[in-house]
Amino acid sequence: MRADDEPIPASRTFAPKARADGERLPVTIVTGFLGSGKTTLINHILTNRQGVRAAVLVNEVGDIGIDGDLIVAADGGVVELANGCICCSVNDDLVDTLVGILERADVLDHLIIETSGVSDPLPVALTVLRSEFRALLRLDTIVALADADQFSLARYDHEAALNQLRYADVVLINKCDLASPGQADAVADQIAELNPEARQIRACHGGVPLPLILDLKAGLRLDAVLQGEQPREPRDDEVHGLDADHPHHAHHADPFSSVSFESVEPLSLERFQDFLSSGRPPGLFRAKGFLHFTGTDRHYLFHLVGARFTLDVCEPSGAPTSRLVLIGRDLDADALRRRLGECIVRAPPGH
Ligand SMILES: Nc1nc2c(ncn2[C@@H]2O[C@H](COP(=O)(O)OP(=O)(O)OP(=O)(O)O)[C@@H](O)[C@H]2O)c(=O)[nH]1
Repeated sequence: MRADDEPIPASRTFAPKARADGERLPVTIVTGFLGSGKTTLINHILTNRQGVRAAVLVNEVGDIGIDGDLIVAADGGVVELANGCICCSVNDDLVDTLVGILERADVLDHLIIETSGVSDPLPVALTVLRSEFRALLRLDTIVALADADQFSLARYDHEAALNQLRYADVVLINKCDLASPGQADAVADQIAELNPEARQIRACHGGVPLPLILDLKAGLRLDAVLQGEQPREPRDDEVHGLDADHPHHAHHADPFSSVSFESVEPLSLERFQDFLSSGRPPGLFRAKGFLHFTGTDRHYLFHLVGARFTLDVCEPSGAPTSRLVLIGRDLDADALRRRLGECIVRAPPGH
């Protein structure tokens, strides 16, 4: 870990560009549990931003980037931070990425950071507040999403997931189209207990008026958390991560892991449906990716969140292949890959 007062290494020449208005670049952290609608909200922001040039930094679980292909064009570009857990890479990858973004801060109006669904936003916020960035970045707001349909404190029995709600300035209770008003009220009450100061907004598909989430100059919760401390390096107990395959994460004893699956050969839609109805391990909570089936040139975008899934035709991004990231508790990676491998329709030898 790099200590907070340790300067950016000399090997990395740091030449931030001043912004025309002389103001610091505002940063919005978008956090929330797996599948709660973070990417959907960011697409809503980018589509409705009215001339605001935003850069988006996305951190994802797993070693295949999917979100980069799901985020609509951002003027300021989309930067993906590979593999899972900003909190572990916070000291190097995130700092380096922020340095790169600041080098083009003169053409940016806003920076949006999407944490992964199991990352703690606190180490990310502390990194934005580091002394080297203090004159350049302004932590504006931490927005957390909660899925009104799937929210469950039992599922959130995960320190990082709880911290997403605890440190939020604004909580978006999303997917209200899938939940009854009573269900949404119950979610709202539980969140109010965790974080009585956060403003709550109910939404469908992240569709909120942007002035309610951008440029609030909030950062309120974090001030309370820091209680006057200087921004500092995150402690080990604030670091929670993901991905059993990832060596950083062994010490976190995190029950979540991710499994990636890729195939250039097409899948059988029927076998994939069988997998969904009877072959899916109980701990699997989230899956997303692109799928290609036999007998069609179409590409499909697949999302699974809890018990719900969607399979929609989408614009092809490159050659038709299947790539999927699956995330859950106590997943048996080999068994899951084998099960998905059985969905592949292999070309006969010689073809
Ligand atoms: N019905 C409904 N679906 C939604 C809503 N918001 C998002 N979704 C769907 O929920 C799924 C997950 O949404 P994402 O925006 O990818 O969620 P995310 O939080 O970025 O997911 P991860 O980054 O994987 O944790 C997608 O299929 C979305 O289309 C909503 O308000 N209503």
